[in-house]
Amino acid sequence: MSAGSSEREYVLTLSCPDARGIVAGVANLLAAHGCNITESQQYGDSYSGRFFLRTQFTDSEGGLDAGEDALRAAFASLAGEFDMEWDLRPRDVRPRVLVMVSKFGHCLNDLLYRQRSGLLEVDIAAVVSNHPDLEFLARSYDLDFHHLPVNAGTKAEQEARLLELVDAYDVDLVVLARYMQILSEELCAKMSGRIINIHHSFLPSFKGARPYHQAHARGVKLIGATAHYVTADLDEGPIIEQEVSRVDHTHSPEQLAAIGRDLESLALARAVNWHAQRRVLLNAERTVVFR
Ligand SMILES: Nc1nc2c(c(=O)[nH]1)N[C@@H](CN(C=O)c1ccc(C(=O)N[C@@H](CCC(=O)O)C(=O)O)cc1)CN2
Repeated sequence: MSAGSSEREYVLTLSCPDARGIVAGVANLLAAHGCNITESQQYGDSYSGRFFLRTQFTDSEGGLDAGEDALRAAFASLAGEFDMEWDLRPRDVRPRVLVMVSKFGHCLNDLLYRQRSGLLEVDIAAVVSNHPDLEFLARSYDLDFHHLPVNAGTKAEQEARLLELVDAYDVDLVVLARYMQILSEELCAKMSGRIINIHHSFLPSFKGARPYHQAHARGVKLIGATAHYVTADLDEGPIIEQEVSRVDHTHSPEQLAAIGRDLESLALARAVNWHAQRRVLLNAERTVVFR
C-alpha cells in the first residue's frame, strides 16, 4: 500500500552482523510507533556474515505518533543491540548531485534529461568539467558549469576547488559521467561511498584507459559498461550495475564505443537512481542492491 496524501514515507537501511530477531525487532518497533511497512527487502550474506535490510514505511496519519525523534531514539537502542550501521530518512529528501564530465557528453545528456523528466530522484546542483566542451549542455538546463582544467601538476589545486564546490552546493553525491581523470587517494578517502563512476567496460575486464581498444584487441564477443563506487584503486570500487551487449569480429573500436554509449548511460542512470533511493548497501568490496 503506498503512502496516502497526508502520510510521509521513510526509508530505513541497515547492515549488521547476522543474528536472529533483526527483522522482528525492526517490524515490532515500527508498528509500536504507528508506522506501516510498504516495502521491505533483506539479505543475509553467508560469505561476509552480515545482514542487510531496506524497509520503506509510512508514518500514521498526520505524522509519527511520538515524532521522528522518538522513532530515531528507539531505533538507536535497537541498533545498539545488534551493532547496526543504519540510516533513516524521509523518502522525499533527494540527494544533491554534482556531475563531472570531460569531453564525452552522452551520459551527462542522459542524466539531465532523466532528471528533468522526473525519472531520476536527485537534484543536480551543477556540472564540473576539465574541458569547456560541454558547457552548452549544462547551460541548456540552466545549470552552473565550472571549468576546472587539470594536469599532473595542478591536480591537488583542482581537487581542492572541487571540494569547495562540494561544500558550496551542499553536494551529497558526485557522479563521474565519463570524467577521464584519476581522482587522488585523498579525495577518494574524503568522499568514500559518495562518488559513482561509469567505466566503459564489463569490469573486471579492461580497467583503465581505452577499454574499447583493449576489448577489440582481445576479440571479445560481449562488451559492457560498469557503474561502481570510486576508490583509490582505479576501476576496482564496489560494482553497482552492469550492462552488456553482443558484438562480433566486424566491429571496430569506434563501433564498439558507439554500441557501448547506450550501455554506459543506462548503467549509470540505474546506479544513480538506486543510490538515491537508498537501495545500494556496501558489503565490503561488493554491494547489495535491493532493486
Ligand atoms: N581514483 C579513481 N579515479 C577514477 C576512477 C577510479 O575508479 N578511481 N575511475 C575513472 C574513470 N576511468 C574510467 O572509467 C578512467 C579515467 C581516466 C583514466 C586514465 O588513465 N586517464 C589518463 C590519466 C589521467 C590522470 O592521470 O588523471 C590517461 O589516459 O593516461 C583511466 C580510467 C575516473 N577516475
